[in-house]
Amino acid sequence: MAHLLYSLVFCYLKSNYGLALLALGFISLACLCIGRAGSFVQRLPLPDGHELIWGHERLVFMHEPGHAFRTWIAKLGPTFRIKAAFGAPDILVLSDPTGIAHILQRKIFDYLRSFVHESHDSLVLNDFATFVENTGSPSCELNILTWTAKATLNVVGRVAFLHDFEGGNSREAQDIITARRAGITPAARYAGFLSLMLLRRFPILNDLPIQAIQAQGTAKRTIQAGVAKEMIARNKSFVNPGEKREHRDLLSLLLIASLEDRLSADELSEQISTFIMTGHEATTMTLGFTVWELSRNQGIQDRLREELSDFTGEPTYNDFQSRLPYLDAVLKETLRNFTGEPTYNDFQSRLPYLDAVLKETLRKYPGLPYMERVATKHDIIPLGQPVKLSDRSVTSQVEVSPGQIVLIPIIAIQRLNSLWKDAEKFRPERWLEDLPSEVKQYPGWSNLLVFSDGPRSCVGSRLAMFQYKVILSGLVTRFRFGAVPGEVTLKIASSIQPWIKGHEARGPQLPVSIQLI
Ligand code: HEM
Repeated sequence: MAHLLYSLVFCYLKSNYGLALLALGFISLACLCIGRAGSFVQRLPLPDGHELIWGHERLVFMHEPGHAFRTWIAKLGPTFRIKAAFGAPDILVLSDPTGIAHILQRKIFDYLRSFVHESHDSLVLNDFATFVENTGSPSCELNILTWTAKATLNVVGRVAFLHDFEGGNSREAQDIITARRAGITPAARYAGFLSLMLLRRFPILNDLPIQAIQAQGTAKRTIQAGVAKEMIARNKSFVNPGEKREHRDLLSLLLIASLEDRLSADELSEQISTFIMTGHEATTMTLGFTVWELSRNQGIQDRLREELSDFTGEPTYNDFQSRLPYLDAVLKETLRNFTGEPTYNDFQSRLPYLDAVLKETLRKYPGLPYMERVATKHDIIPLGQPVKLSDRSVTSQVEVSPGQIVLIPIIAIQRLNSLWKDAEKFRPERWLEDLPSEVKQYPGWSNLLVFSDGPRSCVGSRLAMFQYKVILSGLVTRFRFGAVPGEVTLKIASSIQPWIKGHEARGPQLPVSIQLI
């Protein structure tokens, strides 16, 4: 029966999106009536203000990322439920550190880890300097994201795939960046939200030719049809499964896995596009947000520049490595045994303020603002802070059934005033002080959830932090950044994206003024 209904909806979708929506709304209403009464999660506190079709999800979408969750956490505590769109079962929202640690650290690790390889980005820095010089004026304005995208793509190409994206200027690099930008704008619009809600409720819609849905995959398809094919063809003959130890880059490891039939051709292509996309997207945004914050906080920018100039003078990537022997040793240790646990706190001992700027950016602008997990079996999630149920009893655990969606509102947790005191302020100094004890209860690298935690945490976090530090050091010692008028609003299009109010059509923007030092 449900199948028949979906087929009908498909016909509508092909011809009329509005009618199809109505039909899906109808099905959802039917689902709403059937509901999931009686589950434990239904006894958790529920914020006011949900709508019949949208539940609370439209409210979440309409405000700045994290805003709705922060309001609800302040009112109901860290554990509650919200109504999902289209009559899907209620979503468990979990900001409780004990519960989060339970969820993120239970799964068995089964992801192929990558090796980091040598990288050079002086090419990109020089390219940037030439760009600024060529403007012919002492200072110019630029959307810094256009440049950080090129820089990070260049690093990921060289580090993971032995591929030269020519400082992000090659045709294929430009194709990837353009495709990604083309995918972001529709995803952040209302139609994008609508598509996401429909997809979550009716995953079968994934293959339909709806622009806001398909736009998400444009960059992936661009990579798979272009550079991924090229990389595979060019490198396949160089790898030899018998000499695994000689091959330390990710591409060779993937190719060996494919030659040994541990990875299908499709999986190989998926892995390459996933690593290229995830490997440059979040770091692009993190670096962009840092530069933007520095442009508005000259004191912080000066302090950082001072720390770096005491240390490096005029650094290139290679200088950076040779002048930081300990940092270099940590990197080499990482190369030698990637599955070991090189401590990134080691970075702190040498450049503590740079480290603090990185952490403060990741706290305020987590690339992935919300993280979702779906329970695959019945489970009991322990809580640090008890929650009051609808029958007024108090509990320190939440029972979940298979299929239950659990949402961890990372950006809300990392911007909660009750945790951080002055959460909206960009203040790297907080990382040089003792963190509040409530913050220390959270799992994750430096008590942040920005890279997730546990076995499925970000496999690229070490590379991300290393390339961030290298690139930012180069930028801050060679350029001065200044503020440009314009109000930035944040939206979510799979990752967190900045828009300038009134200039949304230009896509994600973080404009700053730049001066050569
Ligand atoms: C600042 C930069 C970065 C941030 C904030 C970030 C954040 C994250 C987060 C939160 C996850 C977990 C997602 C989830 O479970 O739903 C993740 C997973 C992942 N990240 Fe990153 N990431 C960054 C950079 C990178 C880089 C540079 C690479 C690769 C070169 C990378 C590759 C991956 C991969 C492959 C996964 C999936 C891991 C798995 O499912 O086991 N990331 N990242």
